[in-house]
Amino acid sequence: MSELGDDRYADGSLDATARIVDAGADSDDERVVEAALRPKRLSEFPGQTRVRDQLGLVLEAARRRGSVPDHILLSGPPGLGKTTLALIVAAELERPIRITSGPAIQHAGDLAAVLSSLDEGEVLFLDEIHRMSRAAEEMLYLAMEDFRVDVIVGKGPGATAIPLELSPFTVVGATTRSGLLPAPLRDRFGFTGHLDYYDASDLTTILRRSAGLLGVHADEAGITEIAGRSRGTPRIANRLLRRVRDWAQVHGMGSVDLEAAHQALRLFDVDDAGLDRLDRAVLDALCRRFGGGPVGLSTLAIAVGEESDTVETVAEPYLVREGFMVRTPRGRAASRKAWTHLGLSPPRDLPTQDVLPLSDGPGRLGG
Ligand SMILES: Nc1ncnc2c1ncn2[C@@H]1O[C@H](COP(=O)(O)OP(=O)(O)OP(=O)(O)O)[C@@H](O)[C@H]1O
Repeated sequence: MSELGDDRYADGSLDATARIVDAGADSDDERVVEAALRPKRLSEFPGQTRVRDQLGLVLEAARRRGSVPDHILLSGPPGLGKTTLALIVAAELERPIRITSGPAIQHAGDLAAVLSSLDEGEVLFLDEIHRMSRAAEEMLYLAMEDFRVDVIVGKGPGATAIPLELSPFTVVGATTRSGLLPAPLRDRFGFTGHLDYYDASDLTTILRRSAGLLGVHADEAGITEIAGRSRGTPRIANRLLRRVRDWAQVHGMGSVDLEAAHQALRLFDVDDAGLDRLDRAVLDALCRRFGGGPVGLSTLAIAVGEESDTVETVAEPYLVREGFMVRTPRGRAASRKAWTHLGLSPPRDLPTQDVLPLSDGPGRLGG
């Protein structure tokens, strides 16, 4: 995640791309490698076909009109490509991008400073936009709609609002919790794209490309194994690829193959269903400590020693989607599949069919 001041310019230049890729191949720094592996253009971006096509249309139409495109909101679980798409938006528009995040904007003045320094057509990427302060959010509505902010000078009865005109710009907001965005802010986005987990075939495409960029030899069986255990998430797929590469270089023949994938994934606690330690801890607590639930989110989070937010945004969406966990009005419950996966016998009264997905996103249910 980038903080205020970490500005990058997406000029699409091939030289810049090549340099980043070289750096990534030799580096172990997660951020450097992530940057190296990001696709730079929509045409290179595998998966998320619907969002990609819709976004492509919005950008192309704006380009033909010679105008600034509508503001864009990207939502979805971590590691699915929201930041990557924001950088691609700027690259496709051939405009610079300014990167900041909700937590970095705690005062309206922080936002005013960023907005007033944007050039015409610039892309402003606001990561974790749901974590902005209320005052900054209110300033953002006005800025997005009218390209204007009111700067308040002075305090108390003598305070005056001085309107400041802004150059037209495009906000790309990213959030893992779209349900937490206030409606007036959500409504200011002309296009909203929801990113979903990737299927195995898209992940194999991503992994093949990443192996090429990292200069690692990887066979189909190795790639397929990693793809199937990556929780539908490119960030995890790329990370596992690097760990399997490590195993292959230390214990194997240097090539990412099935044996290397099996051994490395076992070492790093990734099970056959792709669940990691946190996923299994959540299911384990649900089944063993709470008899299958339902149990409130905060109680569950305490039981696994994690923040509620981490359980809700990182573990839960995938567990729900894969049918290991269900969300009920009274909290989270383990499904029959979860009991079986942990090698436990489900309680006799557990319904054979797990119904329930009651909410349309994280944050709606109590807990
Ligand atoms: N469609 C894709 N093709 C290839 N690589 C991808 C794709 N989507 C994501 N990645 C890779 O996964 C990593 C994480 O992507 P990114 O930072 O864009 O995710 P994010 O949704 O912004 O995550 P967060 O919510 O944590 O900020 C990056 O290295 C990126 O290259």
